[in-house]
Amino acid sequence: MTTSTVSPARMREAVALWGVSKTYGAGEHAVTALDRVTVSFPRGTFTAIMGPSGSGKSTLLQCAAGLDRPSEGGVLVGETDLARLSEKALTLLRRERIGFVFQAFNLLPALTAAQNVGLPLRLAGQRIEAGRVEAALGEVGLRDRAGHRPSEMSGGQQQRVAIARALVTHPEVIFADEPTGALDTNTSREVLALLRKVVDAFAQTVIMVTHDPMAAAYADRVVFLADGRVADDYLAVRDTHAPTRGHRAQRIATRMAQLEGAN
Ligand SMILES: Nc1ncnc2c1ncn2[C@@H]1O[C@H](COP(=O)(O)OP(=O)(O)OP(=O)(O)O)[C@@H](O)[C@H]1O
Repeated sequence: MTTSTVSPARMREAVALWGVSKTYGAGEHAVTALDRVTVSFPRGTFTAIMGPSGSGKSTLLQCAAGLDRPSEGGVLVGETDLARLSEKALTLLRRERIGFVFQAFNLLPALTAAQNVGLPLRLAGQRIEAGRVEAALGEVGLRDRAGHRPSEMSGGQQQRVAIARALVTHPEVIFADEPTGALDTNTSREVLALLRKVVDAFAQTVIMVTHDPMAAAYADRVVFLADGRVADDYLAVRDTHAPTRGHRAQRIATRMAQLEGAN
């Protein structure tokens, strides 16, 4: 048996940031986008990241997902310290252990739904088992659209394909950046319910940046940023005074208004 130096608490966390600062530029033009942020995301939970414009949400997501490197502090994905990885190793980690869902879907237009979903496996040099792609499409309710191209699908269906693509590698964490930003209200709800399902039914970890309190109300927890710092950490799932999603959305909207007012 090998001994591990990683504490049990660490093993329960999909992603952990400690003392993360990120400064863009230098001298008098320096902008502190993140200022000593310490936050962790337990496995199997759904977290929303909110905050006024410019509060550091995208920067946090980029540092946590290994798309950018912090100026100070550290990031763990599972037990892997990202600072120790070369650019190549970081690319592999993103490809194999992280799923991404973006506002603009980012599907390749010339490929069918099944080919788009199979892409991460192909990029990782893995043999594409038909069953695996089919299963991922089944999980998002699109098994019958496998042969359709993005232009032949609605926005909501395209985002579900993107979620299937994020799921296909069984990643340790899925980062979603404004996943409903391009969708109407009803379609947004379908996509959010699906993200909720991937957490509840498949024990995935989802970290989602959003501006929308209703979207954030689908999460277990909302981390609020302001001026590059964690301003609040709202455990929606434990809020007995806000029993419904609508109540939680109201509370989240109120907190957001306070933070925006303070800006
Ligand atoms: N590449 C960059 N170069 C210089 N400054 C940057 C860069 N990226 C972000 N910033 C600055 O860092 C701060 C945080 O930006 P970030 O995009 O993380 O905020 P955000 O909360 O995601 O904002 P929004 O809600 O408007 O997308 C802002 O002041 C922004 O102008």
